[in-house]
Amino acid sequence: MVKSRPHVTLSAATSIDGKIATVTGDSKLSSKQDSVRLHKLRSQVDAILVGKNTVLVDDPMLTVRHTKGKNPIRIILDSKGTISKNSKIIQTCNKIPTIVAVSHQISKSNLDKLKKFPIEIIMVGSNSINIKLLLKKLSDKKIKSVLVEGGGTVNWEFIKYDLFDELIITLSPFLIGGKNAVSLIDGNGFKKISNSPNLRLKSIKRLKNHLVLNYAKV
Ligand SMILES: NC(=O)C1=CN([C@@H]2O[C@H](COP(=O)(O)OP(=O)(O)OC[C@H]3O[C@@H](n4cnc5c(N)ncnc54)[C@H](O)[C@@H]3O)[C@@H](O)[C@H]2O)C=CC1
Ligand SMILES: Nc1nc(O)c(N)c(N[C@@H]2O[C@H](COP(=O)(O)O)[C@@H](O)[C@H]2O)n1
Repeated sequence: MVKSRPHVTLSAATSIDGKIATVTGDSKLSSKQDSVRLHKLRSQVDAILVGKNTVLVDDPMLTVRHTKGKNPIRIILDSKGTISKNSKIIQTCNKIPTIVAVSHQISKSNLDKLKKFPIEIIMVGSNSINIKLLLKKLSDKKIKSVLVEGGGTVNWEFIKYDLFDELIITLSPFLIGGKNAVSLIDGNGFKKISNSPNLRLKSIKRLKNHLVLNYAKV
């Protein structure tokens, strides 16, 4: 029987005050050592998933470069299909398998533009992307593990709908502040602590001044 969803790990580097980027979008929080750790983790999963804003702000590659290993499939949540053709993701989609998840909100012209690239388009959800349904479709494609690398809006969606199994946080030795800086989890947040998922601290790894915290959902 096909499992209804892949194993989902949320991963981020945060400042001590829980921010994943400054108000200007600077998110360079990892050390070289932590990047090697992250890339090892990337090489062990089937897919890596980020939101549209992360692509817009960071222009990431989402590949394995600081260690040897296979690149995971890249998945971008982009309801309206507005990802730039100049982004590194689109520029390299002929070499690295890439899925763009869109919703029925997408205009015909954006869909036609996306169809010109060698990517897979998955349409799920009427307004926003229906993550539960997306995970089911990924499972049907034999994708067994997904590493969610943010940003804060996407992280909240996975937590709100209880669609994750593990959380790996690199606590970086920085203080960012600013109420408009991006937090590990944005969105509306829970109203009560009792609504929060229960987490068990599985391990702590010290990488000089960075701490890698690995939590499992109880
Ligand atoms: N330090 C770290 O580990 C990381 C930091 N970042 C930072 O996070 C920031 C971006 O975070 P956010 O602005 O919160 O944007 P995001 O990257 O979470 O993207 C959110 C966007 O994704 C699209 N989307 C489509 N369907 C969605 C769904 N069902 N749920 C959620 N989003 C959906 C929407 O357009 C939404 O506005 C950047 O500044 C980036 O640098 C991003 C990844 C890792
Ligand atoms: N999920 C996560 N965990 C960490 O520990 C991180 N340092 C990051 N950084 C994010 O990775 C993206 C860059 O990827 P490439 O180096 O271009 O492949 C970028 O979105 C950073 O915010 N993420």
